[in-house]
Amino acid sequence: MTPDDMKREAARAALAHVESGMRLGLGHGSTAKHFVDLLGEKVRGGLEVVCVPASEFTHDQARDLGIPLTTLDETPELDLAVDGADEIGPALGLIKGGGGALLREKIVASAAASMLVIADESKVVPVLGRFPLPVEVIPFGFGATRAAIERIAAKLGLSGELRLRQQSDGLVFVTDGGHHILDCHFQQIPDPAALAAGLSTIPGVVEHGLFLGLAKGAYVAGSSGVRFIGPA
Ligand SMILES: O=C(CO)[C@H](O)[C@H](O)COP(=O)(O)O
Repeated sequence: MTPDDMKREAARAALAHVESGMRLGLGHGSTAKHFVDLLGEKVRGGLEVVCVPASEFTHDQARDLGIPLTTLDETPELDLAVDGADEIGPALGLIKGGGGALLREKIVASAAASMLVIADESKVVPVLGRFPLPVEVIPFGFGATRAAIERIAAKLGLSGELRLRQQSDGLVFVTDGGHHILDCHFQQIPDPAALAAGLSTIPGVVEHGLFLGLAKGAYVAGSSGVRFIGPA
């Protein structure tokens, strides 16, 4: 099985939680894309759901598949959000935002009664932080915001490069919300809750990719099948 096959199998396992009548949040990324593809097949087969996509990409994919869409303005409460992750750590703490959609993903996941993560086995880690933590920042005051993140990190004993995300053409990456992303190469984040609390005090930080206490479970696919990680 290729890593992509594994992602599809994890997505398929999460699909078993979807019932007619549900209001769903759809994430972003290559694993979430599989979930949306599989959901599209079910919708064509008669499943009735309404969905809020967490990115413009997912919106267009779902629309093209004929999946009924809504917004959090029309439908502020969702039953279930399904999304990928860059890392799955202890207590289902996550790093997300590798695909640049962390702000909308967190808004959608927070609006849902339950969030399920879908991933291949490579995403499971004993300590968060090997994947650079994406922090979404307002372009205004960028230098001051960056310095503030460094100060918060240093207080927690964290160091490492803070890299402004760029596209493959060298232009600065801009999120769906019009913000930039600083990828923080901390290597290890032993106390994610303390870092999350610190980052939330910085005015120029819109949101960060630490998803703590949001996921209720994760379907993780490896070469020997799919396993479920539940709450500790
Ligand atoms: O957080 C995300 C996007 O912002 C993605 O869920 C995360 O990057 C995982 O992506 P993939 O499923 O492609 O490995």
